[in-house]
Amino acid sequence: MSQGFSPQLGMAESAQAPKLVYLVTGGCGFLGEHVVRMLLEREPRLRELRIFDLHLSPWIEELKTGPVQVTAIQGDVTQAQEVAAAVAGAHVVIHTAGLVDVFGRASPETIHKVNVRGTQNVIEACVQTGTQFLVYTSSMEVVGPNIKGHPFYRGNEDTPYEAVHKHPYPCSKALAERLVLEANGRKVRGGLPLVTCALRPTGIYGEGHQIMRDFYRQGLRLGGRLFRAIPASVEHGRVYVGNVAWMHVLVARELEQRAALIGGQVYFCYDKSPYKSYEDFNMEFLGPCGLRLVGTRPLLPYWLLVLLAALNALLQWLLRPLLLYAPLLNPYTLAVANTTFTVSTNKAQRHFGYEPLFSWEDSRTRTILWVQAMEGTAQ
Ligand SMILES: NC(=O)c1ccc[n+]([C@@H]2O[C@H](COP(=O)([O-])OP(=O)(O)OC[C@H]3O[C@@H](n4cnc5c(N)ncnc54)[C@H](O)[C@@H]3O)[C@@H](O)[C@H]2O)c1
Ligand SMILES: CC(C)[C@@H](O)CC[C@@H](C)[C@H]1CC[C@H]2[C@@H]3[C@H](O)C=C4C[C@@H](O)CC[C@]4(C)[C@H]3CC[C@]12C
Repeated sequence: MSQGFSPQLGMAESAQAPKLVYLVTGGCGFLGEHVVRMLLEREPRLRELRIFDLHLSPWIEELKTGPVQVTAIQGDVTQAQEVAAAVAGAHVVIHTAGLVDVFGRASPETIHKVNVRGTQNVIEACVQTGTQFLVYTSSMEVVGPNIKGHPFYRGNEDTPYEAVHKHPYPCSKALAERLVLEANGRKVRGGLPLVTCALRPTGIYGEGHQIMRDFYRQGLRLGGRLFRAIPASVEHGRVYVGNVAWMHVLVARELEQRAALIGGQVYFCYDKSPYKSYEDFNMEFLGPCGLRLVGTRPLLPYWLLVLLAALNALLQWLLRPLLLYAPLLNPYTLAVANTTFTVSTNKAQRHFGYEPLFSWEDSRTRTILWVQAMEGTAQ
């Protein structure tokens, strides 16, 4: 991807000497890496890019050969001093770091500590050090699906919906998002107002998606087959990681010029990815890579799936002292997968001119190529 004139920046801004410092927390994650690379390609005002993560990736080194100063910072968002040191001097913070766990790998306390306390630390660091612009990566799960299994059918940011959560992950994302939005307008060091917003991606897919990798490997283990568990009629919103990254870059740029409009707002992340069931959508990529989804309708009755999911949860609890057993199927993932949740909105387009950067065809091709490249590494 080459440095180019950004359609959203005028010639004047693009010609300006690069002067901005951005910080991306979680910059080595699935989404974070795409945000980092998108910033380097499409933010011409960038002077320094700070990549803050608990686990730094080796690919960062290859980014240090360009005109932008790339600073890798190994740190923990739960440690306020580490966050403050990383934020100090940054003009914009894009906070993607989080514990994305719906499989019972981490304790509820740890999920809360990272996702909520970590976000609090980022907010306070902005206030204490004078950073004015904060973009938070929230999630569709702040809204739903709720524990009652109510469908959210092609809803938008204003669609009434009873957001009721019990699982630690959506609870933590909802609380963190609320903290970010409530912080909008607080005075930062120097007296200027903090401008915040939250982006709510639906299920993100694309190069680097671990769960897609898990499904692919599961299919290989089962002789090239996956077995349908969810009715094809259950739509699940999905969005390409490159478009999510682009929305982060664009809103971060527009926050300053349109603070009154964007500050304190939430935006679903969306593109032209088709509305399909989670499993059928995955087959858009896994099918061309040789896998087959067996069954035009679920092969097992729902009550049996509920039983198997409960059994997995019991096994996880029993085995925890000995090993981590964290299968894809558990009561939470089954409930989420089995509840329609899709968005249809243009709020990001109306507020800051967002248009998907990658078409569905391009998103699909890029993802297929990534899965195919994985073949050489699949166990
Ligand atoms: N993947 C999705 O489908 C999806 C959908 C909606 C929202 N999100 C949100 O997007 C963000 C990124 O998700 P992802 O899918 O890229 O997950 P990921 O696990 O790939 O990336 C998260 C990154 O945060 C880092 N991190 C975790 N704990 C940290 C800590 N204590 N201190 C510093 N860094 C820490 C991890 O090392 C990792 O690099 C998360 O906030 C998640 O809630 C993800
Ligand atoms: C075993 C079957 C029932 C299989 O169909 C289960 C699929 C299940 C693992 C996924 C179905 C929906 C996914 C979630 C959704 O895409 C949105 C999410 C929000 C994001 O912030 C984090 C990831 C996730 C919770 C995502 C996780 C996997 C699913 C539950």
